Amino acid sequence: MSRSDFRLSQRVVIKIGSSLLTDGGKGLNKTAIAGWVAQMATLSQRSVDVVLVSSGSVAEGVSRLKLKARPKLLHELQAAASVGQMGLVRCFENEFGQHDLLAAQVLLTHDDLSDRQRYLNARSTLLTLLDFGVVPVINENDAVATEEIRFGDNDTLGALVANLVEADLLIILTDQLGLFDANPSLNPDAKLISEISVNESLLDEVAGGSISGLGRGGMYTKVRAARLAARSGAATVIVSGKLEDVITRVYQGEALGTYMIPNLEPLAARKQWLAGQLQVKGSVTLDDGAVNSLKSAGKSLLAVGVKAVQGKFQRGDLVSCRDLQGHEIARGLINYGADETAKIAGKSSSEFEKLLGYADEAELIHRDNMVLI
Ligand SMILES: Nc1ncnc2c1ncn2[C@@H]1O[C@H](COP(=O)(O)OP(=O)(O)O)[C@@H](O)[C@H]1O
Ligand SMILES: N[C@@H](CCC(=O)OP(=O)(O)O)C(=O)O
Repeated sequence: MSRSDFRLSQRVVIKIGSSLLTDGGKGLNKTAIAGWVAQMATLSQRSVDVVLVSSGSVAEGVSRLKLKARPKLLHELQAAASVGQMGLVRCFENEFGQHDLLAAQVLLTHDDLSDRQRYLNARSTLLTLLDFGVVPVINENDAVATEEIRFGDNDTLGALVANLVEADLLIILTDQLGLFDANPSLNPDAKLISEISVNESLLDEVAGGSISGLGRGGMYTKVRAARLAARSGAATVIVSGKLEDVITRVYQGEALGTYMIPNLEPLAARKQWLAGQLQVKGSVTLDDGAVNSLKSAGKSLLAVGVKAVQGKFQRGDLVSCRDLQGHEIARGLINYGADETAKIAGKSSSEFEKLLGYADEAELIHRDNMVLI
């Protein structure tokens, strides 16, 4: 897909980061928000489905509560987010209303999307809202999310939503012009990357964290989000939300920001869901033969190829598969718990009954429940 194809997109997810929304933490930037909403309304009037993923609840809560800095304690963060979220929804409802559009608040946790049934529920709710011509405004459910069930950042949430609704385009609005070859906040000579494949390994070196204290993920999570979005074929553009008419200009194909080309093989829906899971409960280390049969032959993982087991996981948990150098090569839903896996590691399935007293599946991770990284 080239940038000129963006204007054919039927469904667009727009993610707006905290520091942009709150003008570097000063409180909601209503003028800027009015501008982005007007552009989203223009797309909606052209029958493009628009989904908004908005951060800013914590930043706005911090500003409303007049706290000196982003709290460190989880319950204070959650309380701040609850206060700030009120400001966000009020502002978006009002702004979309100016264009005769209804907005709907959808708050999600990772737990919601890691349960396949709730994932499908979230999907049908979002698709129904779009059918009604409503703009879903999504954020993490910060008031109830605890550290390990947080998305961790709204870039990932944006990508998972792009997967969920099968968006064509994910536009990530941020406080920089795009992705630079080094963090421009620290390096004045850094150069903007206009286009890059999500496969490009250079990305892992250039994308750093956030130093603003308002946003959380920096470019690292934006790159990860672009890779996740690419799993369902979505193109991602990381671009400054401060540019005039940025959303409509990106949609028209203008060369703004960084276009992350989605040249990954799109995955089947169930595998997209798997790829989006962040809660990896443990890992298994594979010998070279097993690595090869997963990567080259697309086979299931058999216990015979497992050299070591790490972590405490149960049957059905998501487990990462690593090569002998420790690189993650795949992840998938494992058929045996950690203790059982340790007992059958290196053994053939014909020995499971003798070793465990029972035998379930012959595969440790079936290929249908596995996604290569
Ligand atoms: N290679 C890079 N190019 C651009 N920005 C980078 C890069 N590496 C790290 N960053 C940092 O990422 C920040 C944007 O991420 P973040 O603060 O999380 O924003 P947002 O609130 O929009 O999600 C930039 O302000 C910058 O400091
Ligand atoms: N749910 C949190 C998300 C924080 C977050 O990811 O921020 P950002 O990196 O600015 O997108 C909030 O609304 O404050």
